[in-house]
Amino acid sequence: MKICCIGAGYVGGPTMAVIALKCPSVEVAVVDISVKRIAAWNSNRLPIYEPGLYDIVAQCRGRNLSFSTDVEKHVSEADIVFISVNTPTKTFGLGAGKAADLTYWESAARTIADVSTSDKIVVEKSTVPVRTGESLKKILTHNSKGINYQILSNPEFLAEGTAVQDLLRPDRVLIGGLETPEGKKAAQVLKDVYAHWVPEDRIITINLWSAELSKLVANAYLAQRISSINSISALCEATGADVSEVARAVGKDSRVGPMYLNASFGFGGSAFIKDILSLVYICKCNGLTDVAEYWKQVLKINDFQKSRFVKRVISSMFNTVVGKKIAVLGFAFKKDTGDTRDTPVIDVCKGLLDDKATLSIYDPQVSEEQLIYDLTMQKLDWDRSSSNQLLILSPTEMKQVHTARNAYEAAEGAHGVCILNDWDEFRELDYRKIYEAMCKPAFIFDGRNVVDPEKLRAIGFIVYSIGKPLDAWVKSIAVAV
Ligand SMILES: NC(=O)c1ccc[n+]([C@@H]2O[C@H](COP(=O)([O-])OP(=O)(O)OC[C@H]3O[C@@H](n4cnc5c(N)ncnc54)[C@H](O)[C@@H]3O)[C@@H](O)[C@H]2O)c1
Ligand SMILES: O=c1ccn([C@@H]2O[C@H](COP(=O)(O)OP(=O)(O)O[C@H]3O[C@H](CO)[C@@H](O)[C@H](O)[C@H]3O)[C@@H](O)[C@H]2O)c(=O)[nH]1
Repeated sequence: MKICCIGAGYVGGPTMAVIALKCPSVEVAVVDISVKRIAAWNSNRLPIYEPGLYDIVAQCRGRNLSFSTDVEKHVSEADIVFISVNTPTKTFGLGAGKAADLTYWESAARTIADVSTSDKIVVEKSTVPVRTGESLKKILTHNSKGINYQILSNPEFLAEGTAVQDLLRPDRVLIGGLETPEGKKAAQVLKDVYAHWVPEDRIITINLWSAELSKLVANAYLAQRISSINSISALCEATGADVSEVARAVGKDSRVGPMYLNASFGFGGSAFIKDILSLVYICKCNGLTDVAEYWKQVLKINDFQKSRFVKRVISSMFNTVVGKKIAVLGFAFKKDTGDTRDTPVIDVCKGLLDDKATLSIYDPQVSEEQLIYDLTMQKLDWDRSSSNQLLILSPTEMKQVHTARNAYEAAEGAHGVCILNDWDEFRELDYRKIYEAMCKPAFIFDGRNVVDPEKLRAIGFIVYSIGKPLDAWVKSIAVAV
């Protein structure tokens, strides 16, 4: 059997590597239009940082796993074609800032239609709006040349940073297909691929539209949990309760469960924001305004939380950060990844730069080149009217941004340190050494509850931790909401 995956990104690469590992008799080709990405997949430095991935790629590459820019050849030879291209939020025109941009998806679908000469199972791996499978069928069968296409939805649930573990031991594999005999047969073929390593009771076959929608709903639910606990973090700060204790107490109820209850200064990443926007847009297109407003609130609380964090930083430091050096630890949207797409750190940086702070940013996996690119590119403001794009930093503001080679360099001479992602190394820093190298009073603003505030207070720091009881300094300062 031959499998081809269109899109060699954060999903296509790891997913296909694991299929190749677990199904040695299957030939897997991952194709992409990006020459640079494919070259990186064929090198010793993969285009994405993902723990454990390199070993699998190195084991399978050249055996039954290949990476190529020859999209036509591999698509035409394949029995199963996965579409795993990017489906970002539209930034222009109808549905800007809301709808999923299906440009890449359509181009992949058209390629399949153009080059196929044999029957194929076409699998939606990308996250797409519900009923996209219908459009896919139309594109493929418009001029089908007698070819039989079966369409399946097989959304991916891996999280970055734990992709390999998630793929090796998934909670579930979802296969959505049509309720026809051919549809059921196609679903069985894909099920047999996963059955090489996934227990049968974890492979769920459902209706095509349910599978497409389940992916958006799964992300919306996870993000909703974070926004819920983040909203409570604000109340904890106002009342002296501790959000970690509240989360533990609530999460112990087996009906609630403990996952995704870590309060933070806001969630980010390439998925949650764009998938909720897509869900909201679909609701609106179906006339469900109240339902759309309900889910939009998850994003509003996320924005509230990010801006609340920035206000805490500025107001604690005498309400002025002009010319003050602030160390920013962490730039990717979470630990164990170099991915900066929709990282919430950008919003904090922008907020501090608006108040004329000087930033020294360090992330173990984000290069200076990437950081500058992210900070200077235009960013969509989802909550404003269409075509509203903000240039994140002006050239003058860019002069206020520096990158550091490590956390100690970032904190040298700084007035404050913001901990903005949860890399393990940030837990283990020598905070006494950091304190000694900083201006006094020395502030730590922990946006992810990575450090023990009491230990840092004992060193001499003034500490703000999301949702934790405030120390006297922070408590005495009124913050505009
Ligand atoms: N990143 C994640 O953790 C994650 C997890 C689950 C689902 N998803 C979903 O999976 C999809 C892919 O996400 P990603 O993070 O891998 O995106 P990505 O941007 O990392 O990769 C997509 C790749 O597709 C390529 N591409 C675009 N159009 C193409 C075409 N016509 N022909 C060949 N290649 C083409 C791009 O060059 C790019 O390398 C998205 O729909 C996303 O929402 C992502
Ligand atoms: O308790 C928590 C858990 C996560 N986060 C933040 O939420 C964001 C997303 O984190 P995570 O879900 O771990 O990473 P993603 O790689 O974005 O994975 C999500 O998005 C993927 C793409 O759709 C899905 O496949 C995954 O199932 C889903 O978890 C990050 O900023 C995290 O720091 C919190 O603030 N608190």
